[in-house]
Amino acid sequence: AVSTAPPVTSTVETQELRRLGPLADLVIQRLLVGDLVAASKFGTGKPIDDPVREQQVLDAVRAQAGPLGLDPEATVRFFQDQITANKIVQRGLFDRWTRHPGQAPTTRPDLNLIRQRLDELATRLLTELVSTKDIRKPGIACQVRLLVAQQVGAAQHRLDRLHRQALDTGVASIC
Ligand SMILES: C=C(O[C@@H]1C=C(C(=O)O)C=C[C@H]1O)C(=O)O
Repeated sequence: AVSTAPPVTSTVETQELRRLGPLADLVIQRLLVGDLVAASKFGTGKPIDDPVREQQVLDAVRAQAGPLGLDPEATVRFFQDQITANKIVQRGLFDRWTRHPGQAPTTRPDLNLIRQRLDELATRLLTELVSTKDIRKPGIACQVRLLVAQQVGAAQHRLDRLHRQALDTGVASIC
C-alpha cells in the first residue's frame, strides 16, 4: 500500500530550513517598496538620497533595538543595508525609466504614505530579528538557511536581476 502520511522527519527539517523565510520575505517586501519610492521621486527632481530621513530611520531602530534584546550597532548595520538595498532599486529603476521612458510610471505615489509603510516594515523586521536571534550566529547553518530563504523568496516574488542584486545587499549581515 502507498503511504499517505507525510515523511515526518523531512517535514521537520524543511520547517527548520525555512526559519529565515519570514525575515527574508520582509527584506524583500522592503526593497519592493523601493519601486514605489522611485515612482514618487522620478521626474520630480527629488534626490534618491535623503540623509536626514536615513538618520531618522537609523536613530529609531537604534533606540528600539536595546529594549528588544538586540545589539543596537548590529541592528543599525542591518538597516543600513536595507537603505542601501532600497537605493540600489531606486537607482536601477531611474536608469531603466530614463533609457525607456515608455516604462516609466504614470502615477506618482505619496512619499509620506510610503514612508509610513517603511516604518511598519521596520517594526516587523525588528520583531523577526528578535525571533531569529538564536539561529543567526555566524556559521554554515545560518548560511544554508539564508540561501534557502533568499532563493525561495526571490522565486516567490519573481524578482528580476536588479531586485535580486538588492536582495544580496539586504541579507548581507543576517548571519
Ligand atoms: C526610501 C527612501 O529613499 C532613500 C532610502 C531610505 C530608506 O531606505 O529608508 C531613506 C532615505 C533615502 O535616502 C526615502 O526617501 O524615503
